[in-house]
Amino acid sequence: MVPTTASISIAQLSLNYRWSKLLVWLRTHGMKTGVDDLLVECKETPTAGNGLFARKSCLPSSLLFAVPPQGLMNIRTLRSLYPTSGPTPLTAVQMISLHLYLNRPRGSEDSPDPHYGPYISTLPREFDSHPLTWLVRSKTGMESGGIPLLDHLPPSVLASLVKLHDRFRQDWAAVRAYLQTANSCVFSTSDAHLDDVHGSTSNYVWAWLNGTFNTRCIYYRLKSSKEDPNNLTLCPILDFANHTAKGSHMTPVPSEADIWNTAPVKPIGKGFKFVSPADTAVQEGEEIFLTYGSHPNRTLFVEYGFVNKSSDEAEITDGEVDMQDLVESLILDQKSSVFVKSVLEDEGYWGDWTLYHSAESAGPSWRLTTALRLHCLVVSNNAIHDNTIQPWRDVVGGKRGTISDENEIAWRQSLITVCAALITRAQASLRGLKDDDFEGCSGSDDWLPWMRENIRILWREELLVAEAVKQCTLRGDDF
Ligand SMILES: C[S@@+](CC[C@H](N)C(=O)[O-])C[C@H]1O[C@@H](n2cnc3c(N)ncnc32)[C@H](O)[C@@H]1O
Repeated sequence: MVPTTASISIAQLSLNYRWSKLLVWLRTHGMKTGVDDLLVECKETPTAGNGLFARKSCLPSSLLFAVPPQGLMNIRTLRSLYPTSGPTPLTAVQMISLHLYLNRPRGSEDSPDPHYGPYISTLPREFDSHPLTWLVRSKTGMESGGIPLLDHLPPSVLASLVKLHDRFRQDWAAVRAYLQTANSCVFSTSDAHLDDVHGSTSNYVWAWLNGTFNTRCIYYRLKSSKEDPNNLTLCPILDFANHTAKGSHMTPVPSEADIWNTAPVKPIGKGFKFVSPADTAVQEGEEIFLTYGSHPNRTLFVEYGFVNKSSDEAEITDGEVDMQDLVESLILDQKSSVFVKSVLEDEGYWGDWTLYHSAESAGPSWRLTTALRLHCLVVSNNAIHDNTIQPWRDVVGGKRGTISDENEIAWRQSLITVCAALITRAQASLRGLKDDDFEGCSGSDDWLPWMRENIRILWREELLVAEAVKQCTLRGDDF
């Protein structure tokens, strides 16, 4: 059935309007948008905001669209707009977020930006459901229906969110310093925001969430070093693609700079091309996904504001849990804690201790095993001396497989202890989150029930991964 205007939602109508203005703008930058050149369109999805859908059926590996370099927003395409230097050079994230911050659309209006306005107008209008927004608002005394949810997050998730917040604060400080020193007449539009501290911080959260790898930016080779953090860009059209963890997905065509591992010859690169899934044909009207990376749910939640849902809730096949707080207290409870901590720090093994669970296996990460081996060796020797840990160094250096049979039994027992603690904590948290009565979390925001369910999924993942690892350890599996 061809949808009538009456059956199309207001949101879809305004999306159609902004999409058509975006295409006009992209055409002025040289993009081909005919039916044979642009094989995707943007539509609302039931659960993930807007998404990209096939305009017509296409064979595997078909070119879906090509965005010219002038249509991208990155440190090179923005540079001429920010010629004045600030106290420190702006990073790509800072420059992109600064530009968005200065040109955020007000209410339902279009963005005032004469350069990227039609593109910025297609970005999400708010990130109220994003956990970073809750944390920023809680710290600045602003309201958000999400603030009470912060008390219900697993500790490892909250710790990751706090780290993200630290990055946000550093970038916000750099952008504010830039705005204060750079020529103010260039930034006249920002004056109103800057006078209102709360308003300006809220605007910057919106800009920052759009302008980092979180949510919308993508890797784009601009610099001679492959690892340079400024290799990123906003890319219109592509940024409507939702994530799939395991399903078929489109892929970027590697650029010459990627292939030859050098900076692009043209400073702004040659733009981006995307091809449809290589493993399957796409049918007209089907949603086309991207894979944001093989991130654990903790990362998806903190950085992107959603989690992968397992098709079968009882069976989480790909899970990862960060054990930092529990293992840290296990180690720090002992007299030897200062010594163990300093050795692990010196050798680069402090923290990032995880449990994993996949369809094939479950177990502790090598980093966790290594930390537990040292902890148990030092506790059993009751000696805090560098000589006594040579067998541990030999295991780390690959000269021997284990420290001793006793040490193997001891660290596995410690692993069972921390798994049991995690299981008890997750069960108690899930009991507390069972009903609709998440304590103090009964706001009117329509995304709240969805977010409560996401938090339950995070706890369920902790529970199932810890149970699986405990069972494998009790069974005597080799890790
Ligand atoms: C690159 S944007 C994708 C387009 C976005 N849905 C929109 O409306 O503009 C990434 C954001 O989309 C949402 N998203 C992407 N994949 C999702 C998924 N599988 N489930 C739920 N939300 C998803 C998240 O809010 C994420 O931060």
